[in-house]
Amino acid sequence: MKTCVIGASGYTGAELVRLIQHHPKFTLGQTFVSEQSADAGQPLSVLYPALNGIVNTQLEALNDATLASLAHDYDAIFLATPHQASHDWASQLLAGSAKVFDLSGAFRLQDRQVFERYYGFQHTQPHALGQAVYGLAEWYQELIAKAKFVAVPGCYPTASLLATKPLGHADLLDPNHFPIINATSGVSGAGRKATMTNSFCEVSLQAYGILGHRHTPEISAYLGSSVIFTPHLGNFKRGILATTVCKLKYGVSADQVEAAYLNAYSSQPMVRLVAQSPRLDNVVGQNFADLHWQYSQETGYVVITSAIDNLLKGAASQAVQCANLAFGLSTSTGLIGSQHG
Ligand SMILES: NC(=O)C1=CN([C@@H]2O[C@H](COP(=O)(O)OP(=O)(O)OC[C@H]3O[C@@H](n4cnc5c(N)ncnc54)[C@H](OP(=O)(O)O)[C@@H]3O)[C@@H](O)[C@H]2O)C=CC1
Ligand SMILES: CC(=O)N[C@@H](CCC(=O)OP(=O)(O)O)C(=O)O
Repeated sequence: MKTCVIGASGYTGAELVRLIQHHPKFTLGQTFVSEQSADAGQPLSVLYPALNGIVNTQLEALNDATLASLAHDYDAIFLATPHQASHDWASQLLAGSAKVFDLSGAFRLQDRQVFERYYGFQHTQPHALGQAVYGLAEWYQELIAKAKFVAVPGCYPTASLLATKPLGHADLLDPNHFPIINATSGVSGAGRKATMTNSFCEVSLQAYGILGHRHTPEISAYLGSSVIFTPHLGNFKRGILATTVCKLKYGVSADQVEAAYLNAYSSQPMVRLVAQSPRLDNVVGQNFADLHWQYSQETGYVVITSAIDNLLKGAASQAVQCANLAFGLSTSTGLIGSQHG
């Protein structure tokens, strides 16, 4: 399958390029940045020297004429671009035979009013939105397999939904208690653009987006339950650790909790159910999600810890899982064994 990456100079785009380069069935075509990008014409390996000798693609400025042709020139198009760019371009990219995988948040929420409240701009692409399938790869495989357009989940929602959906699916959650999700992300979650908040001397462990982060409606929509989600910025580069507390229905047994997670993930190669609460070092640079839970039948509370690399399972490798599924391949094709660096 011939693929291209738009937004290839970004943190998630560069990871996508690396994964595609190693993929047995996907071939990398062009890599794009915005029309006015200062990086247009640069080899990607100049921005990411670790890719020297691995990837020899040159970044191209994307203009409207090129954009119109991509939908016909490629089998798969990955959008690793800001929400507004993805929002503006998806319809044109969907006009041909190509399948489109969008890593932004532009098409994850079906409620356009909620979208506008959290993303700060009007959603004017209802047709594309209607075609979008949510790319939580372990949960929506049948829909993804038939999809032409996949909205790849955000990093925090990936860690949060992988942790909670087994309990929701098994109807074990006490409806009178919102799941409480506290997650800490490395600074790469904010993207490659330098700002004061992600400047080395400014970053310190801190909660943010309290009671108002745009991932709250995304998590709630796909869990089917309201949640209290609080992100934290951690002073490290990569990785997300989410610690979730859920109150279960009265009388739920430990065996029922165990069965919920085994039923959900025992046949899912990219999710590892681990015996100890996961450390970020175990997943950074890896395409896996590590999950651990501990249940107190006495109190009815379960604590789930989930760990991912925000740029991989939280973005690029989940996008590749979705592309695998959409092209009839096994979800883990090209993803096990290809580590970062
Ligand atoms: N970082 C993370 O952990 C995750 C990020 N995401 C999402 O993935 C997307 C990319 O994120 P990330 O890689 O961190 O972002 P970066 O800021 O690191 O990269 C953004 C990329 O898009 C390009 N770009 C910016 N504006 C435009 C435009 N108008 N047209 C075309 N290209 C443009 C940038 O290059 P240039 O500006 O030079 O054109 C760059 O290549 C975002 O939507 C983000 O929300 C999803 C999951 C995880
Ligand atoms: C540390 C940090 O800033 N993280 C980003 C989440 C990045 C991400 O993955 O979310 P989207 O895919 O929805 O952009 C944030 O809190 O907005």
